[in-house]
Amino acid sequence: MSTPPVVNFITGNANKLREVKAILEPGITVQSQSIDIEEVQGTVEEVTKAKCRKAAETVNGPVLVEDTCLCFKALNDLPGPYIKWFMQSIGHQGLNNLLAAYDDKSADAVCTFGYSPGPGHEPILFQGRTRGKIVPPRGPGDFGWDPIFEYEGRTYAEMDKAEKNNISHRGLALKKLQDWFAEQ
Ligand SMILES: O=c1nc[nH]c2c1ncn2[C@H]1C[C@H](O)[C@@H](COP(=O)(O)OP(=O)(O)OP(=O)(O)O)O1
Ligand SMILES: [Mg+2]
Repeated sequence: MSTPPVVNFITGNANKLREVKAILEPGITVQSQSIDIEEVQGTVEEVTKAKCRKAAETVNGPVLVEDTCLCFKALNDLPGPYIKWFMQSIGHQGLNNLLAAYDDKSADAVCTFGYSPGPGHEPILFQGRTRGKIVPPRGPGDFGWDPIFEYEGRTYAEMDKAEKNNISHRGLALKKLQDWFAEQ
């Protein structure tokens, strides 16, 4: 590889940006623009590809975007890509209540990055998935649904940042992205 890679991560979420920087730097330099990209409905792949195409057109250059889903197994993978709106409207307690009627509390956290070299290019996807379960909130509440997602006995919120990044949906997706960049 001739020059060290730089990505322009388009996100409105400061917590995502912090994790992406912690995982990728210094090997890959992370620049960022906070632009609110319209999100379509559909599968996570469709949502991420549309977001990526739109971001590449908006900045007229290479971009990295990411979409995060929380998929409740008892609910046939809902809320999925709509987790942001569910979090905002019903919160941790409401998300727990959704599963009250079911024994199965398991959920997949799914992170899908889309990279585009620029407008007109088909986005390349990198996905990571972590299986956990939905529990009443434990730990600091500074990032989304971290306090209600339990992995091997602890919630994401109860882990330190490096530990979370090592096993998280986001960390696993970024390992694939790092491998891909290393081959370019
Ligand atoms: O590791 C995580 N731990 C806890 N919560 C998380 C995590 N990752 C995303 N989240 C939340 C943020 C948002 O409520 C929803 C995903 O929605 P999503 O559209 O992907 O994120 P967003 O709109 O905040 O940022 P962006 O500008 O990159 O689309 O789940
Ligand atoms: Mg979003």
